[in-house]
Amino acid sequence: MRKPLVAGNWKMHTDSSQAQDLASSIVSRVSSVTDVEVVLCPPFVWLERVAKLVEETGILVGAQDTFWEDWGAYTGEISPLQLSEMCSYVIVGHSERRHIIGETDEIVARKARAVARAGMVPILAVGELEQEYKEGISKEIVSNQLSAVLADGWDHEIVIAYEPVWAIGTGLAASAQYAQDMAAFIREQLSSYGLNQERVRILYGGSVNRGNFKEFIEQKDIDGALVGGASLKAEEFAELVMMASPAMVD
Ligand SMILES: O=C[C@H](O)COP(=O)(O)O
Repeated sequence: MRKPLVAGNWKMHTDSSQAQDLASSIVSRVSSVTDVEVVLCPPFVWLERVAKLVEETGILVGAQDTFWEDWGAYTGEISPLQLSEMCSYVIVGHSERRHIIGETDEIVARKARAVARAGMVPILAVGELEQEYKEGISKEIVSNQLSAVLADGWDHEIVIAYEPVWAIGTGLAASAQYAQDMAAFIREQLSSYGLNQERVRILYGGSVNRGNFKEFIEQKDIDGALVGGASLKAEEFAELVMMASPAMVD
């Protein structure tokens, strides 16, 4: 059985004391939940602080991005090897990086490989824009995004976060049925690249909150969530973790 995973992407939110308070409050609420993997992804500058706070709690830390080279003259960039001292996961290919910063599929693929090489697990974010959704080409878009990373062969752990861009931060989540259809499609694609698709966790992301998460986590191919806005509220984030816990649902 795949262990559910709930990851909080804090994006470019929190000052130092907010980050400290948020992480402490999450620790006190969820560290007793052992059947869900909980990953906090704060901004780079608070990674070390948050990593210390969650030490020995079972909660893990992830970065929101990385550079693809290990070392060198790359002003302003952060190496996957530096991150690996405190992170277990790194998000790559988030739509805000693809569409605001202009990251291409090739860049995302390099980053995913660099994360795996450094011994961490990439959370590969994929998903279509609103226009692409309206044109009915979501599967084609997601298939291309997956192919860029997986087509040359992949033999590391990976987590896929399916995030329709039109659902991110809009309060308009996809329907659970649509997210399930896309997750099932992603699983088929994984299998076509020779991955043991039964073992890869697929998360849904896009306006997840305490009111809609239950429906998503009940879907056969959805193993958790990549949460933005709701991950900044300790109480709500903790509720999402509880909802993902098989022990608490039974
Ligand atoms: O990484 C998280 C996603 O972009 C979802 O963000 P959101 O929950 O604020 O819609």
